[in-house]
Amino acid sequence: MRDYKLVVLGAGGVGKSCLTVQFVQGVYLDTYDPTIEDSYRKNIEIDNKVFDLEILDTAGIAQFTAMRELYIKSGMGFLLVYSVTDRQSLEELMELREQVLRIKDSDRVPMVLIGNKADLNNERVISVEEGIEVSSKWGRVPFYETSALLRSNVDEVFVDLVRQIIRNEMESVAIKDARNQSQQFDMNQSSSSRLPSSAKKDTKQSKNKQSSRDLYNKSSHGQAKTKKSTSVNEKRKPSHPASKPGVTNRTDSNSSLQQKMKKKKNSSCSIL
Ligand SMILES: Nc1nc2c(ncn2[C@@H]2O[C@H](COP(=O)(O)OP(=O)(O)OP(=O)(O)O)[C@@H](O)[C@H]2O)c(=O)[nH]1
Repeated sequence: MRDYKLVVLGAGGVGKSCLTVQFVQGVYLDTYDPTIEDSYRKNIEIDNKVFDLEILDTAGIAQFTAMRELYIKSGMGFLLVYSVTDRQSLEELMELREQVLRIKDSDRVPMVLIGNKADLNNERVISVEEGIEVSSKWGRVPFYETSALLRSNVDEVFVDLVRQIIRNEMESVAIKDARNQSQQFDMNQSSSSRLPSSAKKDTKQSKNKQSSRDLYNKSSHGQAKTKKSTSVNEKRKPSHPASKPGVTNRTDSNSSLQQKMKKKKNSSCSIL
């Protein structure tokens, strides 16, 4: 079972702790106690597999945000929470998202955009449509309106985030495999393309051997061999008759033989 580190981010008082505690313990916190940093653990089952979640509920108010960079680094997925009753909280999320992408050095970080306190319809200043618009501006980041009070969409946001992390992991494994395969292919290609060059090497080596043999032959104690090899060469040369005077003679004798044969043939014809 693997640990999945989730981080809950957002401005102060938007309901991060309430959402987290509602998800982990199934209770609603009525009183507001600003968070410095709280960590929770919960096992969940998704598609018949159990995942061990470590959820970091972070500080929203500025004086407690010094550790933010550290937990963004260690986080695998992010819940970005604003309150539908607080416009400023949505604006703060823009910066937070930028910070996550910058620290993670990726634009494919698992995250969910959450408009909390959806039960407070009378106090709402951010519409559902506006939330959808932000999510599409962010590259269609999944968007939910939640209510920690009513426990609506609470499990859904966490499950969505875990699914994104799983998907990302599978994709990066697939990319790694593809990269390994292409590297393997390149290695095979280069080793097979090395074959002809090794063949060339062999040719070179045999040439070298030949030239060293020549050198040896040219030396004083190699005289006899030089002669021998020349005679071998001569024997091999009949395919280039013009280069050997002796062979030319042989051709001549051949042609006279042919003439004799022709004569014979002609005579036999005449008999017939
Ligand atoms: N009506 C309503 N009130 C909520 C909801 N969620 C949280 N609250 C209230 O909002 C206040 C702040 O909630 P917290 O969960 O402490 O907010 P927070 O984002 O963790 O705040 P910081 O710890 O300062 O970052 C509390 O009084 C909650 O009762 C909700 O869904 N609906």
